[in-house]
Amino acid sequence: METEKGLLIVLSGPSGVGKGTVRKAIFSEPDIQFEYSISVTSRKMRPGEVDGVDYFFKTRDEFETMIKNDELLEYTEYVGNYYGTPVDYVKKTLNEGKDVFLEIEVEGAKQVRNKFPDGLFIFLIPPSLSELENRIKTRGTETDDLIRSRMTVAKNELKMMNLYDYVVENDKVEHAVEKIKAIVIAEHCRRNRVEKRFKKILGVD
Ligand SMILES: Nc1ncnc2c1ncn2[C@@H]1O[C@H](COP(=O)(O)OP(=O)(O)OP(=O)(O)O)[C@@H](O)[C@H]1O
Ligand SMILES: Nc1nc2c(ncn2[C@@H]2O[C@H](COP(=O)(O)O)[C@@H](O)[C@H]2O)c(=O)[nH]1
Repeated sequence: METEKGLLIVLSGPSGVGKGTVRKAIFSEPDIQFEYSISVTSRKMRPGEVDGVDYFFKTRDEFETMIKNDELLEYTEYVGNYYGTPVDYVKKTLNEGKDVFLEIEVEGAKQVRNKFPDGLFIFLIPPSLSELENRIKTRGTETDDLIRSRMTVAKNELKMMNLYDYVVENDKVEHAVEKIKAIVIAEHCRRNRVEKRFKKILGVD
C-alpha cells in the first residue's frame, strides 16, 4: 500500500515577529509529530547558533552552487544574505508520510505555495508594529541600519497576509503555539487524515 504523503506546514511572517521562538516552543513539546526542515543560509553565524542545528551555514559561492544544482525548493536574498530550503529533505520526509515544518520569510513562502499548493500556510503577526520593532531591538542581533531595513521589509510583508490559509497573532508564545497546533489538527481532520490515523491505531478498517 502506498504511504500517504505528509503535510507541508509553512510558518511565515515578518522578521522579529517571533517565528523562531514559536517554532522552538512547538518543537520542545513532547507530543509533536512534525519534522523541522533546517534551512541553508549565507549569513554569518550568531553567537550561540550551531551549524546543522539552526542553519546549514554556507559561503555565498557554496549557496550559489546549490542554486545552480537545483538543490533548493525555494530561496531568496533577504537583507543581503541568501536563505533557502533544501529540496531533497522535504520531498523524502513528506514521502515517508511525515509532516514537514518550514519557518521561512514571505518571498520564499510564495515560491513554496506555487510548488506545493496543498501545503498549509500560516502567517504570524505581531500585536502591533511598535511591538514588532521592539522585539527586533530587544533581540539585540541587528545593527540600527539592519533594524530599519527589516522594518521596511516587514511593512511590505504584512500586506501579504491575505495569501495565507491562517493568520495567527503572536501575543503570547504559548497562545500562538496552541493556535498553530489546533490549526494543524483541524487541517488533518479536513483532509481526512485523523480518521485514518485513529483507524490505524484502533486496528479497524
Ligand atoms: N510572544 C512574544 N512576546 C514577547 N517577545 C517575543 C514573543 N515572541 C518572540 N519574542 C521575542 O522577539 C524577538 C524576535 O523573535 P524571533 O527571533 O523568534 O523572531 P523571528 O520572526 O524568528 O525573527 P527573524 O525572522 O528575524 O529570524 C526575540 O527576542 C524573542 O524572544
Ligand atoms: N525564504 C527563506 N527564508 C528563510 C529561510 N530560513 C530562514 N528564513 C527567514 O529569513 C529571515 C531572516 O532570518 P535570520 O535567522 O537571519 O533572522 C527570517 O524571516 C527567517 O524566517 C529559508 O530557508 N528560506
